[in-house]
Parts: sequence; structure tokens; C-alpha cells
Amino acid sequence: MKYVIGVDLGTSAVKTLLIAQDGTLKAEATREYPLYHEKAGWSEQDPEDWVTGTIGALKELIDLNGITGEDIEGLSFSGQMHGLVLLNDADRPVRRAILWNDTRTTEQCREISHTLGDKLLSVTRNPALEGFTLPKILWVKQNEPDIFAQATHFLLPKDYVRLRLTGTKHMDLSDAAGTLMLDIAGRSWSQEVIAAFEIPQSYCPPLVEAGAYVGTLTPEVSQATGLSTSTRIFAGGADNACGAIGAGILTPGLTLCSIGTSGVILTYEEDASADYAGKVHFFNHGQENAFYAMGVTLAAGYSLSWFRNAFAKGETFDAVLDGVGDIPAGSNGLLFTPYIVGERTPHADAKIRGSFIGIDGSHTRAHFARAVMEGITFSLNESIDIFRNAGKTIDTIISIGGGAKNPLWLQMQADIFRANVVALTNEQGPGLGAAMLAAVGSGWFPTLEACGKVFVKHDRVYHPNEAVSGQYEQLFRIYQQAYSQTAGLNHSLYAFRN
Ligand SMILES: Nc1ncnc2c1ncn2[C@@H]1O[C@H](COP(=O)(O)OP(=O)(O)O)[C@@H](O)[C@H]1O
Ligand SMILES: O=C(CO)[C@@H](O)[C@H](O)COP(=O)(O)O
Repeated sequence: MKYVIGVDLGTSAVKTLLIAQDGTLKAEATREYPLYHEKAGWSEQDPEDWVTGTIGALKELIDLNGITGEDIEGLSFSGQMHGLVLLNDADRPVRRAILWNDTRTTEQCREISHTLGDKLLSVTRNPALEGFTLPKILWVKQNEPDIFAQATHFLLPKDYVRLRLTGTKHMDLSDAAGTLMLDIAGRSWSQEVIAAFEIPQSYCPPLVEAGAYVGTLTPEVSQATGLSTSTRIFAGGADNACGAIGAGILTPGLTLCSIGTSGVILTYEEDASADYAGKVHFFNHGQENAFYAMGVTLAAGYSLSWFRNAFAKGETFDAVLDGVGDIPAGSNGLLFTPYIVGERTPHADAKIRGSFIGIDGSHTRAHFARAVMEGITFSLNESIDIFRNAGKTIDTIISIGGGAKNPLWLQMQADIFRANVVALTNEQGPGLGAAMLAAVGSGWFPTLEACGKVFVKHDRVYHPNEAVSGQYEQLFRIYQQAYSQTAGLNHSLYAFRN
């Protein structure tokens, strides 16, 4: 039997999937790693943790499943986007990686917007947001000049892991799109952008397609994992591009909802002509010559994880959500805004923070848990609103990520989004997309669409309940007022955060 492996370098953990030629999941292995929040708004990881975790998970995948390295034909990656890994000339990180959910760079974003003016949107197709990579490079340059002086080039998280596994250095277009330095339509580094901030061309790695063959494992990694040096390694893509591939979002008309640490609503774009005026992100897809637009809720699953850690430590998500189904839509008047690390869509605001509004003496922990789920889903609905207002039809949504594990949440998505929500059997998120890139690269299928027909399997469809949807529509209009009603208070409280 032949297999491919998908490696999903997530924010909370690296997940490795062993996938057979019929698309079935044969095994998986995961390694978690820590996040460092030294100051409010900061979020960092140690790239060495990613490498150790990936090698450990790959070894477990091979060791425990009675297969040999030679059985694995291809391996590819999906990675958390935007994280800055600054490297020296020996290809070693000069500091910890600054992640996508780190919001220290508001000043640098202002500088980028001011310097590039209209060019920013026309070339990079995105506004300057704290999470993107270019502002992080400028932050290190301005705040840690001694460290910056040691750096000679940069990579994104999964590119660094791939470098350590294969010894080859690349960045794929779908991930490069999130640096704010790529000419998205032209599919090349924007000379205008990098020159404007005096970033030498040599800082930017060679660009490849997500499906490109990039090499084989080094003998050391082969020995450490049990994988063979004959396994072909393919570049891989940004986690949202891979999530879209793994959910079969490969043709126009399809929409994805992903609730992982962050949450996204993503729609397929067959060319770069759509213009959302920067209200949503616009990036290159992992499928060649295609694109996608997406709105991002920074703390989607993270809000529920925070709630569990703060108020139900040690409990499973199922235990935390116990009783939530008995509470009516609207959590008996309790509303939650999931801005606990700032927000991106539709309010790009690093200083906003979350609220519970309408706390009543009768509310129990289950009301709070339901309000958290509803608030996250309302936030995602803001992105759906943007797409619908731009003329897109959104009637069917494929739902993935940890949030898709709970049937109640899937029904809530259908009710709030007023769309049919499709769950996948064996939902594996971006890791499956990475495995599909490896399967196509290994010659198992001629195209990603052909692979999707075998690998992506639909499960139950959740239809909106008209009465509940009507209630949620009213609640959503109330939710939409919460940002402007709480922004001033939160901005004043900013000075009191550590
Ligand atoms: N059984 C569950 N029920 C509801 N939500 C869940 C469940 N399991 C995980 N989640 C949510 O999914 C999130 C993790 O999703 P995942 O896709 O694994 O994250 P990432 O890849 O971003 O690290 C958690 O933060 C949690 O909010
Ligand atoms: O910043 C973004 C997208 O722009 C995030 O979606 C990251 O790519 C990480 O996502 P998780 O899968 O860890 O939630």
C-alpha cells in the first residue's frame, strides 16, 4: 500500500496525517508546542519547537503503524500564515518567530499605508494589518536593530520546517501572498514594495507553486523519522489555502467556514479581478492561477479555548459545552464579542477587546459557553455579509476545523449564516489539503479537482431552521452595534493592559 503525508503546522500543534490512495486517513500523530505572550498583544513561538514537534510526530506516524518509509510516496505541508522567521546566513533564526496573531505592529502598519498609498491595495491587494509579515520585519528593524543586523533573509513558519527537513529554501505563492510584499496578480515579489522599505531582494526566498517538487529529506531527518530519502517533498501552502483544497473549494461558487484558532470565511476566486476594496483579504490559492478572498476572526476557536482555560480548566470541549443545547438562541440575552486578541474583519483594530454584554443573575456557565459560540459565529457572519453585499451568492458552506466537531455548532452556523452547512467525514482540515498536494505531485491524480473527487467526502448537511434564523438575524443586528459601542471604552483601557 502506498501513502502520502500531510503536515499541518498549526498554531497550537503540528498535526501529521497518513493518507492512503483512496483518501482514507490511516493514522495521525500530533505534537503541541507553547505560545509565548511576553506582553499584551505579543505572540511568539520558538521555530525549534516546530522542527522537534514535526520530527517527533513523523516518527510516531511511521513507528506505530507498521509501515516502512518506502511506503510513503510524497509529503507536503500546510502552515500557519504570516509568521516572521528571520534567519542569519547560517539559516538559523536570529530570534523567536513573531506570529500571525501578534498585534504589536500598529505603528508600522500606519507607516506602510502612508508610504505606499493606493499602491498597497492595487499591488498587494490587502491593507496593512498587524498580523502580516512586512510590518513585523519593520518592527524588528526599528526596535531590535542589533538582532536585525544579524538577519540576512526570512521565511514563513512551514518554509522554515521544510528547510530543516530538506535543506532547500523556498516560499510558495499562497503563503507569500500573506507577507504584504507579493504582487498578487503578477505572482512575484513586488519590487516597489520591497524597495520602499529598503529590503534587499536577497531577503526574499525563491517563489514556487504550492504543488512544486522541492527535494527530498536529508539523511539525518530520514534517520530520525524512519522516512525514506526517496519520498518526494512538495512545497505546500498557507493553512487557509490548504484548508480550502482539503474541503474541495477548487471551483467558483464554493465557500468555506473554518473555525480553528482563528476563524475564516473564504470564497474561491478564479482570477484576480474581484475588488472587495480591502475589506477582506485577497490571496493566491494553492491551486495554480487561482485566488481566494477571506474574512478573518482572530480569536474564533481561541475564544472557546480561552473560556475553557479560564473557567473550566482540564475539561473536554464536550464537557464545557454540556447543556448548551438546552439554552435558546441568544443565550437568554447574553452577547459575547470575540475580540479577545483584537480583530481583523470587519474591524481591523488591534486595541479592541471582547465583552460579555447583558449578564443576568440567572445566567449559568452554559449560557456563557453558548454566548461564546454565538459571538464567534456572529463575527464570521460579518464576513459573509461583506461577500453577500458584494454580490456573491452564499448558499452552501463547507465547515472545517475544530469548531466543526460539534453538531450543535454546525446547526448554529446554518442558522446564523442562513445557508446549508456541509460537514466532512473524517474532517482533517488543512492537513488533508497538504496531503492532496502530495498526492497530485506524486502522480496519483492529474489535478487537485480530480483528487478532491476521491479525497473530499461530504457528510451531513445542516439546513437553516427558519424560525431560529429569524431570531439570529435580529440578534446579529444587535451584535453589529457592539463594536462601535465598546471601541472607545476598550481604547481607553489599553493603557492599563500590561
Ligand atoms: N469537540 C469540540 N467542540 C467544539 N469546539 C471544538 C472541539 N474541539 C476543538 N474545538 C475548537 O477548535 C479549536 C481548535 O481547532 P483546530 O482546527 O484544531 O485549531 P488550529 O489548527 O488552529 O490549531 C479549539 O480552540 C476549539 O475552540
Ligand atoms: O492569520 C491567519 C490568516 O490570515 C490565520 O488563519 C493563520 O493562518 C493561522 O490560523 P490557524 O489555523 O492556526 O487558526
